Amino acid sequence: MISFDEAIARLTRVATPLGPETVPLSEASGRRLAADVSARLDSPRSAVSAMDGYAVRSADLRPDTPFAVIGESFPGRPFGKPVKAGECVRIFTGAPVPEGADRVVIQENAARDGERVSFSGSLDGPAHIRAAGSDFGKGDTLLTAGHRLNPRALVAAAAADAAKLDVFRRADVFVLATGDELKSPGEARLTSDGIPDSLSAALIAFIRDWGGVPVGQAKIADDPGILQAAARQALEHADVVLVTGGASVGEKDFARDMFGFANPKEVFSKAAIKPGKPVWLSQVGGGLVLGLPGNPTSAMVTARLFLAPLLTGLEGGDPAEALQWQESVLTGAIGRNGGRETFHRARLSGGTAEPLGTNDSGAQAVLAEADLLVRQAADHGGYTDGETVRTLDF
Ligand SMILES: Nc1nc2c(c(=O)[nH]1)N[C@H]1C(S)=C(S)[C@@H](COP(=O)(O)OP(=O)(O)OC[C@H]3O[C@@H](n4cnc5c(N)ncnc54)[C@H](O)[C@@H]3O)O[C@H]1N2
Ligand code: MOO
Repeated sequence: MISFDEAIARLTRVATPLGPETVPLSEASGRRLAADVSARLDSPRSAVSAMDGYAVRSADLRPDTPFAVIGESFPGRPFGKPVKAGECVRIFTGAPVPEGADRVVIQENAARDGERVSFSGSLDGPAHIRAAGSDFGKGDTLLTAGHRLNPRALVAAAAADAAKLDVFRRADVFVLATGDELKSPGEARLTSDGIPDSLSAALIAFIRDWGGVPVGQAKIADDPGILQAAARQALEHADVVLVTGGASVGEKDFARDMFGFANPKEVFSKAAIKPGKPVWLSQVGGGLVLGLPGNPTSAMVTARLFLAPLLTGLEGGDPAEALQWQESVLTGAIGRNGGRETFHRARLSGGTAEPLGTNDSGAQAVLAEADLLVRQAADHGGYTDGETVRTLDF
């Protein structure tokens, strides 16, 4: 069986960007740029005032000597003529500074009397002028390919005068939950042997969180014919098919076989991890199929460990970005483990990681408390209270 790190290395080799698409700025938040964004104009476009006041020639400035106010400059409506000796122009923040003027005196230091104004106070302080191109110049690269756009980056993109952005396409993901026993939540108790499908809604939420697009879901019985038809349909609609259950060695564990008709190419099958050993990944046609074990804790842990980096890579990011291990202090102890690298569920408690103390891969209720995964190497002697451990947000 391969190690977790080897499984991630193999996943990284197939998690390559899906390709670009163009979206309007209003839909670009959260997306990753597929191309650099270069400024299409200077900013500011000309020298502009940083304050409300009067644009003057510094050489003329003397306390209490009146200037003639010859016009006004507003943002988007400049005063079109030059300022000459003894003249000034009423100016507002962001407005173009008229030719000839090299300083703005703030209005708090001005005494206006009809068409004349005189200035007092400190007259040799800052010029209150932003030079043309002082923020950025036409042609400057403001954002580089791969950058994940957040609202702050959208300011830079819009200021570059871009209406649309080239971003990487997000993976379309189809969720297939396998198992005769599965019923839609709300309907299980109406049957004698059904259990709620507790994974599909959670996985769809994870897909959205990690930059995928859920395009469909189905609950399918453990019948080879039905499974194959569902597999065929999911592959037609998605870049990634996420299958839960049927990953192990039981008589009705058909999850791999259901894709057999399409000549799958195994990326990995099983990893030496606990929980989640039966996790598998295959390339099928142009798409990928990630198989998660059916045990709910195993499915959620393997989704966090494998689906997050997979979607990150397909969307043009580095899969490693989705696996940012942190150091946390442990509150409580973790015992010796066996030959599988272990990912313990823990609560975030006052900034420390408090193990939830269950090893049951089938557990569901306790997941509501699980904020973190604590990573423990295989064949490790255990951790004591207060030790520093490696954790991942979960
Ligand atoms: N003889 C062996 N048995 C098992 C092995 C093994 O190596 N040898 N591996 C165990 C491990 S580890 C795991 S994990 C599970 C994985 O099982 P499967 O992926 O085949 O999952 P199923 O058998 O389909 O289901 C397991 C369990 O999970 C419940 N389940 C499945 N899907 C859902 C869902 N969407 N919502 C809620 N619960 C779900 C299902 O009812 C079962 O109880 O295999 C071990 N066995
Ligand atoms: O990997 Mo299973 O998830 O150990 O129960």
